[in-house]
Amino acid sequence: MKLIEYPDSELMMFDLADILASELAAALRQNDRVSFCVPGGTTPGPVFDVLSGVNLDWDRVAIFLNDERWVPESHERSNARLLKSRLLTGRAAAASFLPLYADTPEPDAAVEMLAAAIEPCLPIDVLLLGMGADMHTASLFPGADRLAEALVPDAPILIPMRAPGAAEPRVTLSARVLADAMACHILITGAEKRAAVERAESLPAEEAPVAAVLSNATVHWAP
Ligand SMILES: O=C1O[C@H](COP(=O)(O)O)[C@@H](O)[C@H](O)[C@H]1O
Repeated sequence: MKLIEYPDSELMMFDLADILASELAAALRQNDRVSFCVPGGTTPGPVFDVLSGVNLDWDRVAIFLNDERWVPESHERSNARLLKSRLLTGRAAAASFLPLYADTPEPDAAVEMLAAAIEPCLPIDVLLLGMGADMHTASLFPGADRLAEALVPDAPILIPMRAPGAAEPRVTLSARVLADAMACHILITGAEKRAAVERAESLPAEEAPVAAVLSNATVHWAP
């Protein structure tokens, strides 16, 4: 993996937003439609704030999440809720958003339908991922019920996932969809996540799921 170390988080968020904007602009020069896949969670909000004001042909960009928690958008843990309030505003509101949630009690019945909307956008042009201190990325959690299925080379696009470390059922893009991205960035902060990503380099993806994407990724870290 390539690791870029920043002196502070604020600078990292600005620099990373700039890198992502440049990659999206380059992809838009080459293609009619461009896909931008982003994480939820607590870390990426400031990157979204900057990106949402960038002057791009957002109406040619399809945005979708790495993973979603199976809760409605009105729920405070919804990743879509974060996106709608921090990224899909301002100029970026012109982008199209492909949800990974449907109003069904459990995700299992909806994944095929949700994946069908994502399929034409693959491979992902620009991918931003987060990572937990337990080395999960997207909702590929260590110990998750369908992790093995999500790691194989012919995995489905989207997989329901339940894990001891996850408060609710999830859906997640599979490892091969993430690993096939044209550009891949991982955004992390703090000493614990730095140690975790370095440890993941020498572990199998079954133990450290982020390992499945590290060889193709640039990790952006600030204390
Ligand atoms: O649950 C999730 O966790 C990861 C990491 O989130 P963070 O709060 O530690 O930044 C995130 O990338 C993923 O999209 C989200 O669903």
